[in-house]
Amino acid sequence: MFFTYLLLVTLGYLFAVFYWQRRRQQRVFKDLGIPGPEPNFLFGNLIAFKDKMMCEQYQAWHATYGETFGYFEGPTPVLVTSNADILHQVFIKQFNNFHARKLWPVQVDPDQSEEVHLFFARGQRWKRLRSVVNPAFTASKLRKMEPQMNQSADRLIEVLDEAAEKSDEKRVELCGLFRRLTLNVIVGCALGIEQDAIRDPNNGFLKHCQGVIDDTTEQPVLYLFGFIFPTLNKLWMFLYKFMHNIKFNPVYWLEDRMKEYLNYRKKTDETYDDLLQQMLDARIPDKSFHDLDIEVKTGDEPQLDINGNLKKSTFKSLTESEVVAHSLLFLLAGYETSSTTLAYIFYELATNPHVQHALRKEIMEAMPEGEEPSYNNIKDLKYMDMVINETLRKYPLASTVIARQCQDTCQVEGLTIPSGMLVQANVWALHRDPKHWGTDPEAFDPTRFSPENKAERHGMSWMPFGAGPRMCVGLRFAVVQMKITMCKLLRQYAFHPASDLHSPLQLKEGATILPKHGVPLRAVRIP
Ligand code: HEM
Repeated sequence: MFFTYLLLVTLGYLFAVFYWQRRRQQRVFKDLGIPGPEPNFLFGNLIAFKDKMMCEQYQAWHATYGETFGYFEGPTPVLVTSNADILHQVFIKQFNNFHARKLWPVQVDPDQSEEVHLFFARGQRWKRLRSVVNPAFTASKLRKMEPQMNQSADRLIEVLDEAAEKSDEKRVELCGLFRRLTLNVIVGCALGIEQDAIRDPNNGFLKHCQGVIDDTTEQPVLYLFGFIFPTLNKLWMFLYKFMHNIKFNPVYWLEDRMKEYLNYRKKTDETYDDLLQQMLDARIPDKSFHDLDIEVKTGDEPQLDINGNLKKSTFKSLTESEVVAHSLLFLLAGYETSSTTLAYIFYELATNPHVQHALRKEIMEAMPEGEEPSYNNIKDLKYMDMVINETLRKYPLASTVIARQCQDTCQVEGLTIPSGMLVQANVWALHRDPKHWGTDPEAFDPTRFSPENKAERHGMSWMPFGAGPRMCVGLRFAVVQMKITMCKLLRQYAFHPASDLHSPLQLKEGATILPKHGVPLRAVRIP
């Protein structure tokens, strides 16, 4: 009896300490005078996301609390804002104090793990990695990728023809087809691997990349625990790895293929000029990332060896594990984002025939019959730029990752942001703010991006690729690929809504925000 009593008192005491601490953590926004929903002591405000996508809930809170508000993921405070001046300070002006991304509750330590890549790295390590990757996306490199992009688009047309022939109304489902296209392009352009994911829906890379993306959308209980008790991150990570050793994990399949292929590339005499080669050239196999980061920190002035030759720059260097991690990153970052954007673009073109017509006219005039789209001639397709920009305004599909963590307590536009606090850009609200976009932000209107309209807007009113030094490194690659695909498809087909198209689109949240029921359209050959 005594021991039961003692146990109950101890448990009660521990619970009271936990509750008191939690409530103290959750007072931060009140103390700072920032409005927001009342948190539950255990979950914070996570329950609000049970039936709503994050972007929907953010818009609902925006309507109640205004452009800047705070909520809690368990004990973790997240400051959400669509105020363009605050965003400018956080993402650009004070970047040195906001260089880190938001971390997931179950993930490797970005400062300690060998496997960290550009997306999660921070501080010196991020600087070093970004300096290796940036040059892969210059104009001259993108020009070399054109043939691969054109070839893949030609293959897509063959598959589109076959699919359309099978149905009376010439129905094709574009989300799935574009995924096959963008995977083929990224595997070919970044890694130099010839695949036929476009013709073969069972292609290994395609299946396993999709497996990884689906895995992130399962939202297992482990993630919930991770949010509620973030300090136990090491335990959650251990359990995650343990569970994935029992259950097949598609990441391991992809990692194994990468390692096999890297070994082949290290031995072959063939010459390549792709992102992988750039990473292999930067590789310093016998050093750990700690060594490399220390060398970066202590200055990376050009150094001479004892023979007076320039030493390989340690600044632009990668470890062996980082090469593997980045090969995987590019597959995953480049594939779903671009394919889903293409699907949204074609949905808007099919439901806005006047826009489709104007765009086709621009393409036909810029590229006479038989001329292939190229880096040079797609540059002049200004209306196409406007269509892409307007699509990404309406559907900023990767907005949840546009967040930064404050390193040292600072002042931003009159707000005090304490060290460690997350600042999340509320991009769906920003892209619908009447202040920037007028009274009907749901309307699809590419002329919003005409030079005269654009000049009048705040520079931070549009940020589907993020902003500042950490914005999407694959932006130009994605735009070139999308433009080439659009030129090829629109020259040959007219697109109309299929009988089972849901319009307006219903959306769902996965790794990105995507059309819930796909984008089924009728693809009718232009005679
Ligand atoms: C339409 C297509 C795409 C969209 C909408 C998109 C969107 C984004 C966004 C919102 C971010 C976060 C930026 C920030 O935090 O400020 C990001 C980062 C990133 N994206 Fe993309 N992306 C696209 C295509 C690509 C492609 C094709 C690649 C690779 C070939 C890529 C590679 C990356 C990488 C590596 C990062 C991390 C950059 C860093 O932290 O330094 N993305 N992207």
